[in-house]
Amino acid sequence: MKITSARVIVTCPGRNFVTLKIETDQGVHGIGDATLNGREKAVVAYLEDHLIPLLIGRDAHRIEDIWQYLYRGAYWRRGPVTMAAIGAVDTALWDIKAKAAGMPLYQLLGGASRDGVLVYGHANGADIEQTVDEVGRYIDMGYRAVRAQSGIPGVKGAYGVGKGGMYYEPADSTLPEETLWDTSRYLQTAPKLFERLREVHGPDIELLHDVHHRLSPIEAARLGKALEPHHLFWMEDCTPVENQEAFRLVRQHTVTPLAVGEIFNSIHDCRELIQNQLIDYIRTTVVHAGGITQLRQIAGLAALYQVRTGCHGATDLSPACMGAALHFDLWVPNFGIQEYMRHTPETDAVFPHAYTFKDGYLHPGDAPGTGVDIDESLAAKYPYEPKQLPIARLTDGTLWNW
Ligand SMILES: O=C(O)C(=O)C[C@H](O)[C@H](O)CO
Ligand SMILES: [Mg+2]
Repeated sequence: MKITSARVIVTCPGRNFVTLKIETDQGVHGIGDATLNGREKAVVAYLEDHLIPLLIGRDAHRIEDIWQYLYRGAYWRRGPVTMAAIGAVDTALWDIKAKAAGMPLYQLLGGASRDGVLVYGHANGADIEQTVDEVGRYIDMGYRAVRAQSGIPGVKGAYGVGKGGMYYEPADSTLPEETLWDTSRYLQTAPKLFERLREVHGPDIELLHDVHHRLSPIEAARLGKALEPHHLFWMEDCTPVENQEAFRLVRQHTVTPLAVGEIFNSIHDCRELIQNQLIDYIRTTVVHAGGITQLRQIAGLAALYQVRTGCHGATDLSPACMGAALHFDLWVPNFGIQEYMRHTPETDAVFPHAYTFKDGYLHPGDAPGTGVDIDESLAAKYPYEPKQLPIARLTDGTLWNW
């Protein structure tokens, strides 16, 4: 089955998405997500100028060979732009292979290991009581796991606090929005939030929290200890992870489970964390980690060390990524949880999909392939809009980690 064409579709139904569509001489096509929030055009150029010319005429069935060809063939390895582009090609090819086989992708991967994919939603509030109410709203919608983020007194634009209900979107202006960060106030607020959440919602709901790379290792250790009585499912990105060794210090001090990896793009980014059992959940996902092909390897490595998966699933990852991730999740033996931040109705209309939510679980559906497609004429109605992620500064003006 020969690849006859490949093109990049950029659309902005409220936020930007980059999608690669590959077509074959047998009339089967596949799509893959290539969205890199705030840096979308770099991936578009990488695909259009450097990868697509290499794909035309190749056998679409040779997924592994094409992956190696694009990865090794570039000489310059890894990096978010390269790996998002390779991830899009890989996802589209798995979509094609599964459609050609007449099977949902999870069947090709090895079949379902569970009945549904446990997901967590995002509850955000301007203060603790609003967040407590929001968590209640998610419980009422059927969620069994909820990530909770609350505003912090005196901290403008604290991470995770949306500007409007269900569809939180941090990338929203042509220049980065400037937010504030105050570690001391955050460390006073976060434990109180979870104490109150347990008081109101009891012990059964799974609670998660994202520190979003803001703390030093010793501060992260302090927070992990303070959260222990509230039994979090995980504490995410508690300290920047360029230095994987930093997690040893956190680990030595706390039994709060640790999750890392949404900004990783290579198995080598997570190798030390996994092999030294410094984390409990690995958050790499399809689009940013080179597609299903590399994600399978990461999960295989993680399984050896009882590290489980917890794929990133914010709204900047398109339904094409979510669909593929759900097939992976349904199959992967060492599954932990899947993040599920809902897309807007406009985005859902551009990407018709087979996946469905029920009682706290998503299911990828049984349509052949990933079960996600793109409505190109609708997509064309939403042209690209330049948007940037925010930045954060400390109270004295020092640039910090957003
Ligand atoms: O969903 C999460 O856990 C995030 O941290 C969301 C990120 O801020 C978002 O994907 C950045 O583009
Ligand atoms: Mg995160």
